[in-house]
Order: sequence, then structure tokens, then C-alpha cells
Amino acid sequence: MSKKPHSVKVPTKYRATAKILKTALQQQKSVKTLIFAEKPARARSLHTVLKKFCDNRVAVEKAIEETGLLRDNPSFDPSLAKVLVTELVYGRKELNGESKPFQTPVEMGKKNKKQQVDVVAAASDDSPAAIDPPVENYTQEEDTSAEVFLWLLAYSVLMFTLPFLGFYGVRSWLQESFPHLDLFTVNCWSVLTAVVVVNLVVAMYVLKAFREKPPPPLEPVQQDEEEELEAVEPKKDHVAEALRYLSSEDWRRKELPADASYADFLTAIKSLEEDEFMTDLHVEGVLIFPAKWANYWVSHELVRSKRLILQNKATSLAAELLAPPMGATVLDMCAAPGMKTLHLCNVMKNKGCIYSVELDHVRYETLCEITEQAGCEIVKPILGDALDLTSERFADVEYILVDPSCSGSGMQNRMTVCDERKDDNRLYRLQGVQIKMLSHAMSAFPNVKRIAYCTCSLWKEENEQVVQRCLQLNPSYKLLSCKKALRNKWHNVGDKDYPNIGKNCLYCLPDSDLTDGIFLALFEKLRQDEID
Ligand SMILES: C[S@@+](CC[C@H](N)C(=O)[O-])C[C@H]1O[C@@H](n2cnc3c(N)ncnc32)[C@H](O)[C@@H]1O
Repeated sequence: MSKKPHSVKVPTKYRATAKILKTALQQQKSVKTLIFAEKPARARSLHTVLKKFCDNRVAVEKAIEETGLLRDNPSFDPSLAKVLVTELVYGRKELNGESKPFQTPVEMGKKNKKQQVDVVAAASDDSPAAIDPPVENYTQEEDTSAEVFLWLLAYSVLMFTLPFLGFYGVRSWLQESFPHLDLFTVNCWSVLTAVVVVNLVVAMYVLKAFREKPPPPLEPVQQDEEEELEAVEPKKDHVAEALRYLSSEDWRRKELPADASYADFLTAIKSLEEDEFMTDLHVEGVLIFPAKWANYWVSHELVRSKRLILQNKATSLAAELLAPPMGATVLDMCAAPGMKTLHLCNVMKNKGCIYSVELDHVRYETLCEITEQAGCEIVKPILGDALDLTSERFADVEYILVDPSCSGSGMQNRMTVCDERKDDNRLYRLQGVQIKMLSHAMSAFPNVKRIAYCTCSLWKEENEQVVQRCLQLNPSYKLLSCKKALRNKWHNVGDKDYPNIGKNCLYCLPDSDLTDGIFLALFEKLRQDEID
């Protein structure tokens, strides 16, 4: 026997979300604090709907009231109703299931479809707390009809003017080409041709414009979220905006005294409470969260929409050390997927030019997508081999980032780090390519000022040895001290067995720096008097 619809249970996810909402509303507790008490995997799914409810609370409650959802179904749990209506209007926009609580708002929604949209729109106007988008985001019907009207207007204007012009054009052409035709025939042909051709052209343009028009955003965009945590906008106050957003989500900022050492900073990170975050000691705009929230941020809407960029702190040090000023011309020789390009763009406040080169076709597509989504206007992606770039085409390059393919032995997500079995043959091959790449950067472009070289490897073969060889091959460059560039607030440098090299290079080590394992070296072109 099949189950009666009302005996089918609502999925756990919605029941758990409704329970949190109920507690938050009854006990006046912060939704976020309650979510923190949940396991991270569950917290993520709870957060999405609850966040949408918090953002659109007035509209959701008004929709429930005006559709009579609770009045007509007195046994309906009000918190569950809020959660389900939020999902239906602002979330997945569907509730697939046979349980009664699912069916009820869906049926109500069908009955009141137009009304529901109006209610949402009206509510977003008068709520000072809600940071809803303009009404147009929801009222797609109005939006479309206004556009149709404008297009028709343009169409009518064109239909009156173009045939006249077309008529005279075609008539003079006919008269010149077929002088034996009488005036009546010429006029008839001219009218017909002009009207048909103009009709066709205008209709094609109108169709094309409609086809190309992107669908309006379905998700509300909050004002507070428009800046990224790691913003690529040239605005000065992007970090302040991000901090305001985090505060609205009940995150607490842990601050350090101005004279805090690097050791103090690391100790503070290790003792971060679960709802605390910190600003980074070295890189402006980088915010640090407890590792347990990694999965939470990965699926966060701000991260998915690239308004907030998630990256390991070590990754952002390369652009920070290279430090191209606003307006500079930069070459990122091995760019995909584009994380360092994004940070370069951030350092340059989206002003200047970044040539981002990638050899692999698929990875190049990712690079284009990521940089476009993040709003990096100054990036010029190039599909090709960086070793083929010539001084003629790239004479204007002043700063270069070289982040070539490497063994990846420093990546945290590997089960082993340096006790990974060493594959000498592979390292030898990689070293050859790395030396070629860095040497090309040092020799092919006449106006280069600084070059940053980095790998996510902890093997000397890919690091100190590459630096040593390239300095021998290119004596017009010197190494700068990475540690000094970080105001000496750093611990791990390169191997001292490489004189004048090790101490100037920098390692980020997972155990002591709490980052991925990364190697960095910074080169500067010698001035003429230094060469002499
Ligand atoms: C370590 S990854 C770069 C990561 C990137 N910088 C980032 O931060 O997202 C190295 C990249 O260099 C690309 N690559 C390797 N050889 C190349 C070449 N000769 N020219 C251009 N790109 C190359 C690889 O396909 C790979 O995507």
C-alpha cells in the first residue's frame, strides 16, 4: 500500500533548518551562533537557506501572511513554513517531494503566483533591515515588457525612416543600372525592395538582441556583499566593506597589537575561536579563518560568485613580493588557473595591464573564466607557450611572475610532504624546464625591473638550484631579500649551503607557517652603475 502523502517526512535538512530558525526566533539568538554548534558538513547546508531567509525575512513573512499559508493550515510549523517559502522563492525555487508541508506552499504558490511575486516586491521596498535588490530582480514580467516596448518603439521609428532612405538609394541605383525602365516600374521596385530589406534587417537585429540578452539575475545581490574580501576593485575601502559584512554575520575580529611579532601572529592564529577571524600580517586584504570552516567558505555564495577569493596565504605572497605598482605592465608566464593573476590584479588595484599566459587549452579556459568572473579588467589572457614570447611584442613588460609546473611536493593536501619518495629523473626534467622559463624571463624582455620566481615544491632542485643556475646565466640580475621585503617578520629562508642565495629566498612551511609549502625568490635588474 502506498503511503498517504501527509505521512511522508520532510527531509532532515529542512527540519534541522527550521529547528535552528525556531530557536533563533524564540530565544533571540544569532542564527550564526546556532549554526556554529552544528557539524561543519551540516552547517553548510543549513547556512544557505537561513542566510537567504535572514536577507529576505520581511518579504518571506509577508508572503506567508498574504497567501494565508498558516491561516489555512493551522498545523503547519511556522518556522518550517518560513524555511520552505524561502527555498521556494529565493533558493532552489522548487520543492520536490510528496510530504504535505512541501505540497502546501507549492500549491499556494501556484494559486498565487502573480500575487507572490508582488508581495515579495512590495516587501523589499519598505524594509529598512532588508538589503534586498531593486524590485526589478524579481518582477521579470515588468522588466521584459518595458524592454519590449522600447524595442517596438525603436522598430517603428526605424520602419518609418529607413524605407525612405532605402527607397531613394535603390531608385537611383535602378535608374543608373537599368536606364530603359520607366519611372513607375522603378518606383515600384524601389518601394518593395526598401520595405522588404529594411524589414528583414531590423527584424534580424531585434531577434539577435533578444537572443543575446542575458537572463536577469535570479539571486538577490546584497549591497554589502558587492566588494570582495580580496577585492579587485580599485576602491580603498574594500577591506572595510568586507569587515562590515563579516560583522553582520557575527564573525568576531581578533586584533593584534601594532608591534606584534611573526611568532605572536602564528600563536594568535592557532588559538582562533571558531567564530573569530584575523587580518593577515603581511598581505593587505587577506582575512584568516579557522581551518574548520574551509568547507563552509568553499560553498559560500560569495566565493562561488568570485566576490570573495579563497586562497592559501602562501599563494598570495608571490604578487605581494613582486609588488607591481598601479598602472604597471606585468607578465604572468604560467598563469592558470589564475590565482596569482587575481592577486596581482588586486595589488595593482585593477589598473595597468597583466599578460597572463597559459599553455594548456583547458586550463586557459579556466583562467579566462576565473579572471572574468572576478572582474579583473586589466588581464589579457594569452593561450600559448611562454617560451615563444618575444621582446618585440612584449617590450613594455616591467614585472614578471614565473610560477612554472613543478613537483608540487609542498602542497598540503598531499598525504606526504618532504618524505615523499624523491624521483630524481622527474626532478631533473622539471628543473630543466624551470631554468629555461626563468632564464627566458630574465633575458627576453628589455624593460623588466623585477621578477618573482615561485614553486609549490620543497625540493632544492626546483628552488635554490634553479635560482643559482639562472643567476649564473643572467648576471644582470641580483637577488633581493624576501624576508626584508616582509619587514623581517618571517622565519623560514632557503638553504644556507647556497651562499648569497639561501638567505635571500623564502620558504612557507606547512608546520611552522600554517600554509601550503611554497618557495619564493625575488630578482631585481641591476642598474648600469651596479654592473660597471
Ligand atoms: C603551477 S601552475 C601555475 C599556477 C598559477 N600561477 C596560479 O597561481 O593559479 C603552472 C602552469 O603553467 C602552465 N605551463 C607550463 N608550461 C608552460 C609554458 N611553456 N607556457 C605557458 N604556460 C605553461 C601549466 O599548464 C600550468 O597551468
